[in-house]
Formats: sequence, C-alpha cells, structure tokens
Amino acid sequence: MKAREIAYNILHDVFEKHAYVNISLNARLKGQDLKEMDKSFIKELVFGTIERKYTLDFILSFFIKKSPDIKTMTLLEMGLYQLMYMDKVPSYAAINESVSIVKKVLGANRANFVNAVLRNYERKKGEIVFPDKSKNLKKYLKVTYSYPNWIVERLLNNYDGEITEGLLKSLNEKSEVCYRVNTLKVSVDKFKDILDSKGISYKSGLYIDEALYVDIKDVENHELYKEGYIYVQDEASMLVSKVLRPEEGEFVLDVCAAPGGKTTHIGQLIENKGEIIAFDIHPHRLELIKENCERLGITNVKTEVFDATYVNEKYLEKADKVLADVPCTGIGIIRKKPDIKLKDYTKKDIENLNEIQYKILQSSSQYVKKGGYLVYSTCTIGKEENQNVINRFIKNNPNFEFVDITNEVPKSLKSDTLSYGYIQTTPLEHGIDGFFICKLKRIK
Ligand SMILES: C[S@@+](CC[C@H](N)C(=O)[O-])C[C@H]1O[C@@H](n2cnc3c(N)ncnc32)[C@H](O)[C@@H]1O
Repeated sequence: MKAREIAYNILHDVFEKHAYVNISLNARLKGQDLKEMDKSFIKELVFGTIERKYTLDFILSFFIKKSPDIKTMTLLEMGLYQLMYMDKVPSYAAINESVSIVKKVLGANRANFVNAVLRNYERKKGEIVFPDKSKNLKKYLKVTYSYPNWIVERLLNNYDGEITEGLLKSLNEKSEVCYRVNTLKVSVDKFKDILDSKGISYKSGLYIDEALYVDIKDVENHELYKEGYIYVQDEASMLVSKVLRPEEGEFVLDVCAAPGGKTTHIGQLIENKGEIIAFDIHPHRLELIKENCERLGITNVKTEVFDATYVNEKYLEKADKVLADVPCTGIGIIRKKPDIKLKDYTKKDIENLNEIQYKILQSSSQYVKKGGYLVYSTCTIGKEENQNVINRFIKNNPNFEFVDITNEVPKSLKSDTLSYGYIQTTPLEHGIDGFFICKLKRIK
C-alpha cells in the first residue's frame, strides 16, 4: 500500500472512529514494507493534518459550498496540508495523489470534486480573507494557530491576548524527544559515553540532571531502550517526582499511575528502597507499569486496580508521600499529542472533569500521614483544572497547607508562584511541557 493511502487510513481511524493516533499509526504501519523515508512522510502527513485541521477547514470553507462527507473531507484536508505545509511535495503530486486515492476509495465523482477544490485553492489562495486580529481575536487565534474554541477560550481566560498567542504558537512547535536516564542501571555520564561511542547525538536537559534529549529513531526497538537505560519523559513530567521528593525507605502512593512515568521515576529516586503502591482505574494500563518496572529494574512497586475517586481503607494515613497525577484535558502536552485538539470539551465536560480531579485529591489526602506530603499535578494549563481545584481543597481541609517549593525545583526554573506552593510550566516560558505541580503538607 502506498504511503498516502496508509496516512488516509490512519486519519480515517482518528477522525471517524475516534481512534488514538499513535495506536492506529502503529497498527497500520505494522507489517508494511516501507522505507524509513515513507514512514516519516506518513507521520508528518498524519500529525500535520491533525495539528492544522482548524486552519485547513477554514481555508477549505472558501472553496466548498456544503461540507462533504467525512471521508472526502479527510482527503481534502490531507491534500491541502501537503500543498500548504510540505515544501518538498510538488503541488501536482499533492493533487494527483490525493485524487487517485479518492478515486480508489470513494469513486470518480468524489475524485472530480476533490480535484476541483484543490486546484481552485492553488489558483485563488491569494484571495482568501483571514480573520482580523484586531476585530476578532478568538477567531484569529483559532484559524492562525489551528485550535478548537475551548482551548483558545481557556487560555484567554487565563492570559492576555499576547501570551495566549505565544502559548498557542509554542504548543505547535515540535519538541525534541526527552529521555530520563535510568540511574539505577547507568550513570548519566556513563550513558553519555555510550552515546558518544555509538555516534548518537544528544543534549543535556534544561533543568533536570537525569534528562537528556537524544536523537534515537524507533526507540522502542533500540538496544539502549530494551536494556532499560532510558524512559521517554518530558522534563516537566520529571519535575513532578522531584517536587514530591521521595526518600529512601518511604511508603509512597501514586493514585493515577499508568503507564508509570512518575512511578518509575520515584522508584529510581529512592533506589528501590521503600514501597510504592500504584493505582490506576484501567487494568490494561497497569500492565504498562509492570512492563516498565521490569524493563527498568524497578522492584519495589505493587500495582492495584482502583478508582482513585474512592478511598481505599487499607492505606488510611499510611503514606509518607502521595502523588495525585490526575486525568486532565492535556493542553500542556499538545506538542506531543496534537490529537488533543480534536477533543470537543464543553463547559459541562470540564466541570465534570473538575469534580473527578477534586474527588481524587480529596480521597488521596486521606492516605497521607501527619507530617506527610501530597502532590497534585496535571499536564494542562489554566486555573480551571489547577489552582481552582487546589484552592477548593485547601479551603475544605484546614489540616493541609501549601509548601514553599522554591528549593524543590532547579534554581534555573523560574516561576513567581513557587513560594505559594505551586508551579505552572509552559513551553513558552520554560521550553518544556505545560504541567501544573502543587505540593501540600498534612499539618494535623
Ligand atoms: C495523567 S495520566 C497518569 C500518568 C502517569 N502518572 C505517568 O506519569 O505515567 C492519568 C491516569 O489516570 C488514570 N485514571 C483516570 N481516572 C482514574 C480514576 N478515577 N482512578 C484512578 N486512575 C484513574 C488513567 O487511566 C491514566 O492512566
């Protein structure tokens, strides 16, 4: 099967069947005899079309009177993406190849339509009227940077227009892949020597000692990965376990733990000395924690299927440290997961999510010993899922207080709110994913 047809099948899975892009991509690439170049082309086309969907749809609306069926629309979006953003693809190839897939999948009629729309775009692209920033900021941001309304509204609710624009732009920028070096198996220096000996280029982390940006292709099949030397993890995510600051011999509960990025980091930081209980609501996701622990040589983690909105009586007041890395909208990790843009959260959906986040925090707090610590984290941006949740918690739980985290985070990581007990990282301000991390102490 040709690259573009595979890309179409993946996008069809994502747009029509609401599949996860990575899962569909892996499944559709499996067993295909493709060159590395073709695989890269497919990935760029798939991720790019998802990332730029709102811009593409705005432009297509100039050339289409009535929206066609979703399959035709997907093929139009793919074709237009190639015309607009893939400089190496000549226009005739973008159009002819798109038309030939439509002919194969949807018939000659639809093919004529797609041909006409794409050719019309080529002829009249100079006539498209884009939204005016001074007249309609929201529409301008949505169309220029390709975001759904709920994300633009969320950021405008938290930041002024200029910062919002910077954030939307930075969330579109490709991030280099960051790895956590598993210091249980290899020191960072030794690992750098190994990379040097293999001629693999790398850059040190911006903030975290064990973070490295490494240029490895197809990492899951790479020997260094299989050996358990590395875990793919953004520095913002590593910061969570740093703020939790687990110590050897402690009992730690991680209540939303799968696939185990932070659980395994905690295990690494306490060098397998101590006990970690990892909950997750999805049994199949707990399997991922077990696989990761096995690969990384983490031996002190026990997993339990558990809904963290409830209280697990077994662990009442037992934990030195508790981590509640709650489910969230994920705005802060759009650089890695552009399909988050395809979610269509309503106000009600966000309120429901806030209720879950609050319940998880409230239940988690019951496990903390007197004098113990609770960390609340999300991979999203904005007070709605962050400050509002912790402020509500603090108001209702006078036995907890915010902890100044100035000394818990690396000196180079600047934020005005550290002394209040929390940090909101963003790719715009810090060059890492957008995480919210808050530390609380049980004082009574
Ligand atoms: C942000 S992810 C956790 C990422 C993880 N801490 C890591 O670092 O790899 C949130 C996790 O919460 C789980 N989850 C969602 N609702 C839950 C609930 N009510 N109880 C427990 N886990 C839940 C999801 O299955 C998902 O694995």
